[in-house]
Amino acid sequence: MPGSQYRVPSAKIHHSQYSLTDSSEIGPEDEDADGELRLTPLQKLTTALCKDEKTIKELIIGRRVGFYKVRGEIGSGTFSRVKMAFNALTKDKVAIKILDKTRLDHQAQRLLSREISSMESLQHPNVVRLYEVVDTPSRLFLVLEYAGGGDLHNRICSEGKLSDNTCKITFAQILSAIKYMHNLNIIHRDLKAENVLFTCSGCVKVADFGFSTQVSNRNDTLDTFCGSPPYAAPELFKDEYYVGPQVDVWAMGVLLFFMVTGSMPFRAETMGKLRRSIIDGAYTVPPWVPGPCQRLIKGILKPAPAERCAIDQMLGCDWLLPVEFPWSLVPPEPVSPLQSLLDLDRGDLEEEVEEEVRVLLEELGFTSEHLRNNPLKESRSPVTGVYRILLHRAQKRRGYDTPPVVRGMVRDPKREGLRAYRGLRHTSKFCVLS
Ligand SMILES: Nc1ncnc2c1ncn2[C@@H]1O[C@H](COP(=O)(O)OP(=O)(O)OP(=O)(O)O)[C@@H](O)[C@H]1O
Repeated sequence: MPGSQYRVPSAKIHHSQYSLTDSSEIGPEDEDADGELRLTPLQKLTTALCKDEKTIKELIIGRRVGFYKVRGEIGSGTFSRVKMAFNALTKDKVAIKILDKTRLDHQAQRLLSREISSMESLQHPNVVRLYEVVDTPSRLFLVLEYAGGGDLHNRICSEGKLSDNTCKITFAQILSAIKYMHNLNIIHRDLKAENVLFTCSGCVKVADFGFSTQVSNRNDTLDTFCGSPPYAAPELFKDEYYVGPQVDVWAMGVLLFFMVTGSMPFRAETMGKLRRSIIDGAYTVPPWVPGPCQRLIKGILKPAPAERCAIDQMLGCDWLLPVEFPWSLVPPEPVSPLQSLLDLDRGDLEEEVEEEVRVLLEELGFTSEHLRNNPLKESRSPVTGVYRILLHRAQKRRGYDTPPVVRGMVRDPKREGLRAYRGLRHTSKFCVLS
């Protein structure tokens, strides 16, 4: 049986920190020729975390967080710092968003718990995955999928507007992510180029669910201003209530304009003027923008929310016709970990993925008892972290994160930097309307 060499001996003191205890007894087969215990990678790690001085010191100074070895800083936000890290068992690269709990007021805590619960329910190739949450008395660590290709804002600022084909491919992936979220009644509320990340292989990852919310019905009204003013829909400035999906749709129109032209549709020196131009819908699409794309922008940036294009209309528009969507456009149902481990009826591909993950978990030293004791839907568990990382790795190997292609695509070699926007990142706001 694969992984049988990693049978877990009783190692309660080693594992207690992460509830990875096991009731099996140490047998002679757990010892090697010179009488030393043969430890699984999991046992070695948990032992080091409890007993090894160097490892404990790394934990204290923040060079390690749970099962992760922390490396350099990637960036920082209003309440957070983001660092690159590796899972010590799987060696996969992740991004860790670090939040100082002492700096979070009541509202920030509420937003954070929404960010976690939104991300927990999303499993889509174009949405940054949440692998694990590590909670300590002073800090909260969100272990996220690493998107090493930078963000859309920086890309446009340094390389200029995107070519028509790159726009199509990028926008199609954002649309796919938003359609999926809206189907689950999750509204992002802070879509902007800064929150569209890329992996090193060019796959789009929508990030930052700090302002997201889940509604019980798609037409439910909301009353909190969320997001960045240049991306905010007119109703956010003038009405007391708004309908969530239409606000995300508007922000996508602003994003599309920015990608295609390299400039923002609504710009002004003061907030008052910006508000006025958004309410009036005062923008001009440059005449050189291809007709089908112009029509799409105009269909989205309609001041009256009810007149705006719906996501399905956007997906079916002329401009996106040559895009060959990957199967990820309609991704399979999120894999339910418990289902997967309890051998319930699954499709062939998913069964294959799950079997691969199960074998890898076993090789690392996770027993079926560990898995039974750790509900894998619970993000605050290192077992979940390892499980989700391995699951994602297996899905990626099967092309799950492959970006779409445009039929007959020709690369655009001419790119121009946009100094005007460099360093002018859009900050997001949160306040009750009226
Ligand atoms: N999963 C990730 N992979 C790679 N880089 C990331 C990831 N998540 C965030 N980053 C980068 O880390 C930086 C900080 O991100 P974070 O989400 O903490 O704040 P922000 O969204 O930029 O700011 P704010 O929270 O103020 O809106 C950003 O530059 C972002 O591109």
